[in-house]
Amino acid sequence: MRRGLYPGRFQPFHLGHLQVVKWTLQRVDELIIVIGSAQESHTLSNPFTAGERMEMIRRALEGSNIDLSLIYFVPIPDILMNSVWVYHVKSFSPKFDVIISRNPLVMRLFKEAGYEVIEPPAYDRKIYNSTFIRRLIIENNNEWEKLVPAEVSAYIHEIRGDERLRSIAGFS
Ligand SMILES: Nc1ncnc2c1ncn2[C@@H]1O[C@H](COP(=O)(O)OP(=O)(O)OP(=O)(O)O)[C@@H](O)[C@H]1O
Ligand SMILES: NC(=O)c1ccc[n+]([C@@H]2O[C@H](COP(=O)(O)O)[C@@H](O)[C@H]2O)c1
Repeated sequence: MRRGLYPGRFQPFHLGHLQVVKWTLQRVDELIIVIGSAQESHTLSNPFTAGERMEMIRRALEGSNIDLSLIYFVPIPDILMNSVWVYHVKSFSPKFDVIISRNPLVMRLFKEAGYEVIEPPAYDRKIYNSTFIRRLIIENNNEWEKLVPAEVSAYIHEIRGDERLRSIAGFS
């Protein structure tokens, strides 16, 4: 049984992330999705709480008919010492065998700790990138809704996350 660990901030979870999850599930038996920077919320870079991110991802996976019994969600707050971050992650998470990431720091820290790291393909990073999506939301440009799973846009509207982001940005 091979278990993967996929860390991200998922602010918000978009179609690129969903493609990574599907790609990964062809290579592992179970997947741990780490909701990183779990202490963060209500800021321009991190508008959603860890709980909100968990819920939007769960709904998106359900909407894609992904078997949720194969998925673990583990929220993990950041720490000030990168050198011990892998041990910090291990202390919050079920055991894992392989890391899925394209983040250079994450890849380096796990490789130095002796873990296998696999890099998924990049799915149109120009548009499937959360910074771009947050910018569209702030600009009140509805095009952002096409870049996330339908369940994620519905959830963000439900919690008025788009209004939250615009008000944090000083636009309402
Ligand atoms: N379109 C994509 N294709 C493949 N991997 C992606 C894509 N977008 C993000 N990832 C990877 O998913 C992981 C989590 O990404 P993250 O939550 O930081 O998304 P992001 O879109 O890069 O967000 P932000 O712009 O807020 O930094 C990272 O390893 C990142 O490289
Ligand atoms: N020292 C630390 O706490 C540390 C180090 C490396 C990555 N991380 C976190 O891991 C996650 C990586 O996700 P991204 O690839 O989305 O940046 C982020 O939440 C990031 O803050 C934390």
